[in-house]
Amino acid sequence: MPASALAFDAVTKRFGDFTAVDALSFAVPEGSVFGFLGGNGAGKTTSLRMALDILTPTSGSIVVLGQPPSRENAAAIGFLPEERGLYKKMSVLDTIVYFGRLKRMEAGAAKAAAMALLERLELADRAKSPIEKLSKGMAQKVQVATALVNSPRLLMLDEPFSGLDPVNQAMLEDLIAEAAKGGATVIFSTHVMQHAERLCDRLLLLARGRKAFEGTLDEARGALPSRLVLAARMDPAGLPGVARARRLSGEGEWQEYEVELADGAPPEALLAHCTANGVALNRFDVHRPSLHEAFIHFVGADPATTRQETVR
Ligand SMILES: Nc1ncnc2c1ncn2[C@@H]1O[C@H](COP(=O)(O)OP(=O)(O)OP(=O)(O)O)[C@@H](O)[C@H]1O
Repeated sequence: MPASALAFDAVTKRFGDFTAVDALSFAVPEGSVFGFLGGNGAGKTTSLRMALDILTPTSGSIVVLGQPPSRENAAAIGFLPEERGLYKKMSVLDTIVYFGRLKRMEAGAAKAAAMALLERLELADRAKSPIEKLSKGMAQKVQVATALVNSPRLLMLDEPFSGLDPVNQAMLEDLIAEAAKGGATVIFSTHVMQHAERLCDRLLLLARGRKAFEGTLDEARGALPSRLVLAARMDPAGLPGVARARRLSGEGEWQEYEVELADGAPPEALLAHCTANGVALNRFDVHRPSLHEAFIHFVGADPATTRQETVR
């Protein structure tokens, strides 16, 4: 097991009577890309703020890069806050260099890193523009650059994709993947499952401050049975591994069935059985559950419903 870049142990955060984060425990392995997923108000931002020592937990403990949250390891951390804010009059380049200097970089190194990032983000021609002359998406990219400038060991990005068009979202996905390849641990929050699906090694699903799931993408999707549609000449209900089969359509020789497999029965085993035993098929489509479907399974489509009510 690699060391954890971030670990929560039974962390609770209350604001008055309201519990925003409730006995939350999870660990982010060093060098991984970790998705922090949850609907609005799930507690993502509150959790990240506690990890950064902006908020103090009501109870429980947090370890960040081997120590309790404090400003001392700020130089090793890059942070993109949810509410974006940069000095409007400062130039793009000066802004990024300023953040690099805050992270104790030498002026020359900060400038070189800032220019390289601006090239990478296709903003080099805006280096001298004041922030106020940028579009919202461009300003967001500059803010991403402020989080990356010091090549942090730990990158925490709160909703990094919001406000970016699809091209820039893809660019940011590439940047995150590159940072991870270079050895950084990346934690990002989102409620868009597709980003997590493409990027994450592990993920945490939060629902109203509580952990609904922690694990790999495959584990999340594996919690739901695969949906299988096949066309056969015979009812597949009696075949090994088939829990239920429902006829969908078909006339004449070939009938289409939706097949529910028994828990843990892989679709490949059914296909191999049919091939070996001369069961003719002219369609065999496996639909693996998406992370979105897994999210609904764990969290419930309606945030007001409880987990018990929605888990099948
Ligand atoms: N300073 C505060 N005082 C009172 N309640 C707060 C405070 N900060 C957050 N909350 C509440 O805690 C809950 C969790 O908020 P948080 O911002 O962590 O959610 P989130 O998962 O980041 O949501 P979103 O996706 O909408 O940004 C919300 O109900 C919010 O209203």
